[in-house]
Amino acid sequence: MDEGKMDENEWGYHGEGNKSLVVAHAQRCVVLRFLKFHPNRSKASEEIFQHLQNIVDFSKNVMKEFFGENYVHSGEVVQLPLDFVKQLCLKIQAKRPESRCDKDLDTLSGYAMCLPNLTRLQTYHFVEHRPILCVEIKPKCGFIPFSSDVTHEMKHKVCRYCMHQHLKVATGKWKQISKYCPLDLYSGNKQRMHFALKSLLQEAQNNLKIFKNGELIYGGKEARDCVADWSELAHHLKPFFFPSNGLASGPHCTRAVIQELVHVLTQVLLSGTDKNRPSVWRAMPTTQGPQACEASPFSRQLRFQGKNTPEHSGLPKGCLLYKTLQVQMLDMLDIEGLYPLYSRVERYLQEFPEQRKTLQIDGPYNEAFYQKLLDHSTEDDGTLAYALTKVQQYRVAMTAKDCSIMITLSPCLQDERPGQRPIVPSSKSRLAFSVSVLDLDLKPYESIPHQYTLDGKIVSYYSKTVCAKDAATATPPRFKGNEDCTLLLHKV
Ligand SMILES: O=P(O)(O)O[C@@H]1[C@@H](OP(=O)(O)O)[C@H](OP(=O)(O)O)[C@H](O)[C@H](OP(=O)(O)O)[C@H]1OP(=O)(O)O
Ligand SMILES: Nc1ncnc2c1ncn2[C@@H]1O[C@H](COP(=O)(O)OP(=O)(O)OP(=O)(O)O)[C@@H](O)[C@H]1O
Repeated sequence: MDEGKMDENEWGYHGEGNKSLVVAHAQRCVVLRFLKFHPNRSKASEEIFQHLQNIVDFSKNVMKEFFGENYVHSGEVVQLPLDFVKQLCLKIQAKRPESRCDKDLDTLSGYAMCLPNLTRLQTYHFVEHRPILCVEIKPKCGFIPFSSDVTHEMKHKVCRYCMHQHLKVATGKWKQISKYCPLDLYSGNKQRMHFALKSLLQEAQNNLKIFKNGELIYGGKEARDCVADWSELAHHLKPFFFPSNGLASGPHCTRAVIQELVHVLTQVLLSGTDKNRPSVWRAMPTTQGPQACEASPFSRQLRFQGKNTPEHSGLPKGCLLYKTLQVQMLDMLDIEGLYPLYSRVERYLQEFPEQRKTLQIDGPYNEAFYQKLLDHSTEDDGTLAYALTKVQQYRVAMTAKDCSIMITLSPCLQDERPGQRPIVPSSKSRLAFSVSVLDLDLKPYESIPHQYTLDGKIVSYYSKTVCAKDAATATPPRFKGNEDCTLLLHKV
């Protein structure tokens, strides 16, 4: 990219989260990712440069080690002409969702990250002009805490995502409770995974987006606009799954296309595409803690039918979901066990603020930082070193609990030989695919007190309202017998 010759007309709004805003180049497969700040709370240019460089370093030196080289795209920091950034900011403003406009794009520093456009990422390095579909999933935390420091019994039964849904609906963030439960997606059991993916398609919230040729076609909407239109989605997807077009339109076609999508995504999520050296770090047993969440409609339905816990087939070790779960499990103590250790570090820093740098609280995120994360011991010897290791592991785990997985699918060429690139078969077509992970920015040390408070709020809201109502009516809180749970009946 020639930073000297930037033209805002070549870039368009692509998406944003809470902390960054992304614009995509119209022709080339690159995006620019800018930081966002509350009005009048921007930082000095040098600080922004350092922050972005830290994101790149953390991704390169830490997350690539955990996830494997092929899944992670670290990008680079670029300096852009201020005039370009200001014009770009004006150009995209009207495209931004209202709920994200509490923060402004940083137009003062001129720094941004340049990354490959993962919604158009082809497995070959040169640009291809083949249609491409991209499914972005933000799977959230896939395990129930196994720590003995957990004081709320409910946290051993119901996962954080399912509990949090109730608080989110009560505060108006979303209109209705999703049937998606991360534990179903991470179960490795195809039936449960199908159910989880179908639930995401029904109620995408901010956990699912679908892009076609780099354009958002599904999800990514605000609460008031969240209506799942499967027939329109199926219309977009049909050429990928039924290329010879032998399928009539209508509800039958919609169902068939959605089913194909769910099947293909499950296969891709269970595949291991990372061919690199095996990771040196010792993984946690993924069987720690309960294997299912009591609030998941899938589990509830089984219990309704008098069956015990749903099947947990386990994830294959090479797949991205497995790796994500492993990193999430660096949170071994839960926020309840972690918070006193955070307080220990905090007391030390109050007394010796100049030590912040030595302790690598704000970086550098280098090899030494990574090595310290590999210590899995949970025996507190009362030292600062122990507390610091757990705090840093927690921050990394929280990052993995909030990252997104990008899956791209593009039709295979007729004459394409197997073995050239990973291919997933659907019943009527073959699709080349790639899998990547994004949003791997290390969670700030300062967010730990917020995590602690939020955790308390989530559990107490769920216990007080949902469980109380549940007990009073003896009806399951998220699933009534007659609700649509059709995938349960579908044999795989
Ligand atoms: O705490 P959670 O689980 O609600 O996660 C936050 C996300 O909300 P979600 O529940 O996914 O809708 C939240 O997503 P939204 O802004 O709601 O789309 C952010 O990702 C936030 O991260 P950060 O503070 O911007 O670094 C996330 O905060 P962290 O907890 O990851 O710091
Ligand atoms: N490299 C990329 N290629 C294509 N799209 C991207 C890329 N990076 C980000 N995006 C899109 O932009 C959106 C916002 O990016 P990102 O998740 O990094 O924002 P964030 O503010 O850090 O998120 P959060 O709210 O989790 O803090 C993503 O959901 C994704 O759709």
